[in-house]
Amino acid sequence: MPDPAAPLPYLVFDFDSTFTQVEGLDELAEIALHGLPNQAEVVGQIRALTDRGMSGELNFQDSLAQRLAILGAHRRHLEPLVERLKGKVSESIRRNGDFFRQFADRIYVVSSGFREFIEPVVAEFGIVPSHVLANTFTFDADGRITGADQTNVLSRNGGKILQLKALDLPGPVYVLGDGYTDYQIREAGLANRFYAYTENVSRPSVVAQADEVLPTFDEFLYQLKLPMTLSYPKNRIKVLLLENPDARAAELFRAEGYQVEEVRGGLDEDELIERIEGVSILGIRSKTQVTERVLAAANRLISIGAFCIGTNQIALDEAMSRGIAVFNAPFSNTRSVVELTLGEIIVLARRIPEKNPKMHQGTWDKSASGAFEIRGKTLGIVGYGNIGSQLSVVSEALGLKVLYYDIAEKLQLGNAVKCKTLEELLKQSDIVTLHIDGRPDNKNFIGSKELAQMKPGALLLNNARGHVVDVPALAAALRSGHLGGAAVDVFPYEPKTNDEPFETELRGLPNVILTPHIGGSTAEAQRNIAEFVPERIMQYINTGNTQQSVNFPNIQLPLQQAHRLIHIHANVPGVLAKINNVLAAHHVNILGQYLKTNEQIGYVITDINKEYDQDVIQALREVEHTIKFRVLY
Ligand SMILES: NC(=O)c1ccc[n+]([C@@H]2O[C@H](COP(=O)([O-])OP(=O)(O)OC[C@H]3O[C@@H](n4cnc5c(N)ncnc54)[C@H](O)[C@@H]3O)[C@@H](O)[C@H]2O)c1
Ligand SMILES: O=C(O)CC[C@@H](O)C(=O)O
Repeated sequence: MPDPAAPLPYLVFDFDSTFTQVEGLDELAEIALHGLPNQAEVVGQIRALTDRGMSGELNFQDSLAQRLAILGAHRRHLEPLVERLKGKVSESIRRNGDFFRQFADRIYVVSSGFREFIEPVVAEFGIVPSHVLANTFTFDADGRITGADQTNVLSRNGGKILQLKALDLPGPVYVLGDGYTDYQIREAGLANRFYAYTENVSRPSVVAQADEVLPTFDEFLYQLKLPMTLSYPKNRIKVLLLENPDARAAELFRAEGYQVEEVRGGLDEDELIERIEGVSILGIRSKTQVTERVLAAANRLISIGAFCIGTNQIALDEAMSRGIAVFNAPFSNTRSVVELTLGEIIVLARRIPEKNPKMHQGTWDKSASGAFEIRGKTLGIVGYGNIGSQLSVVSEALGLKVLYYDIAEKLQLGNAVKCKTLEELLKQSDIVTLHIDGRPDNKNFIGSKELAQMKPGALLLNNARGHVVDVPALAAALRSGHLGGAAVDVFPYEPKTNDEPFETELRGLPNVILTPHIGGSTAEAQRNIAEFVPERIMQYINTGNTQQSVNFPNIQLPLQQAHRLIHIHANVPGVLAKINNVLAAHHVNILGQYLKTNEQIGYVITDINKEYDQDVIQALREVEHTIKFRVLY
């Protein structure tokens, strides 16, 4: 709150493209020319003139006169225009409407636009007509708009300067606007600061002159420590996206108002440590290792999004103990992996990896040697989770007999038969496919002993994680002819970018399909993932909802009732009682409280009523064993 001894400076707002997202005259032209064949052309001309005037390329008076001359508008178009503009108030101004109503006596709208449409729009924000300084239209006897009242100073070049001089405000003045004429007020010495307002349009020539750039009005309120609707300006939330997730992910984060930085490939540990400072949301895929060292350097990290299924590349427990919630996309690419696996089974059974290159070299090798139908064969699925169980259903439809092995008790689908041991599965299967997760214990899960237990001529597929198979042992089993073929999509070491060469003992072996970790790389899967993960993260940030987090206690919260306090603490006895003691001591009324814990942390959400003083927040931050605390307004 501003100190009463030093009241809020006078805030001079531009209207077009600042208070509203659009230019009033452009909208008026669209309405007036609606249905006419030349509408698009004339609106385009008006927009071009607006832009040239705003960037300082054309003097204001000429830009206005030329626009009005081609407008063709009538008094009856003003009412629909006002309705349209009311729906196009800038988002951050709309959400901080209470601020405008509270400080309306310190706020002026000074615009080269027209009073006829500005006054009714800003009135909803408590701004009275005497604080609106704008042009006025002239009309002919039939109500057609003929121009701007030339006696109004705002119709002239340098009009805003003349207007500010006439206003002679008795205190510091801050100007917020997107146009050159707004900056000129400061240049003329009539304002103490000029804020380039870029929420709707960003003009390089204007930004270059600004004391500060405001991507949203929240940023202004935050800088001046004024009351605001959000707890933190979204434009300050930095997102770092690695490994090229679908473009939709960046688009969604940007639409939320976050700053997004993208790095096409992966980063190694040291590179990531250098980049992670100040980042609030980190987006990765399977390659980037988010180690304890990385997390120690991550001073602002709130959440990590794994744009994939696997999360073994993230130090999940360390993230949890630092209050960083991790989300993944647990089934967005499941179907893609199933389809690839099925295709590979058929292709390996027909020894296509050998026949295809020969054909390209001009060799016609027509023979049935080593080729078999998959109908009636036994498929052993190791890991009967989302992928394994879906593969089970689709494989049975193709006539395969399915065996499965999983360390967890799983629902048996269709006619699939559960094996009690891995050995039981390996000994009976013509084809073995791995769909276990990448937990560290699964390193070399399939080694020479397990390979020896497989049937002679059997096929092995690994579309799970590289380290679960001992690759030299697999290469030996293929070379010796014990195995009839293999398909491998994942490797213990995978190149960071497409420019890095790829090495493996499996290169050049007969009947082996090698793919560059593309099991989930389909347009459908990548798009699904790029929508699913940002959605989870934004829900977490905006509401505290941790549903489907892979390392946080999962809470699905009801709609926020008032202020929401989000408290993450070490799971030791008595923390909830301490939180509630603080609230009771400050006479804060609890509207709802939700707690969930796991072995390491407690996650408690408390909805409280509107009235509380800032000391409560400080006292809650100081509760012993607090890991992270934030307030949602
Ligand atoms: N190639 C790709 O592009 C690609 C795409 C998606 C997923 N994946 C990987 O596929 C794997 C499976 O994905 P999912 O979505 O089905 O995972 P999931 O978590 O649903 O299923 C994994 C299953 O493996 C079981 N399991 C774990 N360790 C085991 C062991 N030692 N023995 C027997 N069972 C064990 C678990 O109990 C679980 O049922 C993961 O490793 C994932 O990272 C790869
Ligand atoms: O796209 C990736 O990097 C990983 C795909 C896959 O391994 C997953 O875990 O979902």
